[in-house]
Amino acid sequence: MSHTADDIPIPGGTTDEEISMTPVLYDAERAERAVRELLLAVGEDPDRDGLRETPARVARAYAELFAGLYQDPADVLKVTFDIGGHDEMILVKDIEVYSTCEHHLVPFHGVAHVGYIPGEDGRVTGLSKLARLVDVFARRPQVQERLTTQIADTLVEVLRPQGVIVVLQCEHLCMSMRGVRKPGSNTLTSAVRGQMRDAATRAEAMSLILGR
Ligand SMILES: Nc1nc2c(ncn2[C@@H]2O[C@H](COP(=O)(O)OP(=O)(O)OP(=O)(O)O)[C@@H](O)[C@H]2O)c(=O)[nH]1
Ligand SMILES: [Zn+2]
Repeated sequence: MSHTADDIPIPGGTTDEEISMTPVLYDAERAERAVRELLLAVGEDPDRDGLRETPARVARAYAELFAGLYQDPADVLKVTFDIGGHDEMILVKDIEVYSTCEHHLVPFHGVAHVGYIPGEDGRVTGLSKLARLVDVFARRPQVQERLTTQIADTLVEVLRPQGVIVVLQCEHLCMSMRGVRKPGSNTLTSAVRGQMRDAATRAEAMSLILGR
């Protein structure tokens, strides 16, 4: 069975606009061929019963895992509201993150905390859009540092806020299930911009983030 890019749905996408973000560059047939090759390379029989549909399944799975490559992060933040002069921190904590380590193509997962202080115009974005922004960058081959920076820099560019803080805490399966084999270790990364760099503001944000 062969799947074209057109029949691969974008997760969470239901509107015409979201569906139009179907990954035009994604070559599902090429991905299928590559997975079949990989199975042969490890000495498996890709034509045995359990594996026959696997290359097509994996090709579909990769389309989903890397859907962020075909999405414009700025689109996610297009909807803004004027909520009447709220110039204090807005923080969404514990956003679940699943991404793919670009070194080994295995998952890293954990949580993201995203906070910002609205700009002078007092406009804010929808809370869910912060989580959508995390997903756009997480659904790409990634390293955790770049994922953290990209989320922060997009917020700065699009919302023009007074400050931004992004903190990610993830376990990398490339460190757990292979290689150094240290399950349970967590990597923390942060990106802090604008007024959020101010020592007191940063301390307040970190205590909100780390306080359980
Ligand atoms: N900085 C950074 N490193 C990462 C990330 N994900 C994986 N790595 C690391 O990338 C490195 C790749 O190292 P290499 O020596 O080229 O690859 P390797 O022989 O598979 O390394 P080991 O994982 O130590 O077995 C490893 O140290 C990984 O832990 C990430 O998000 N950020
Ligand atoms: Zn890795």
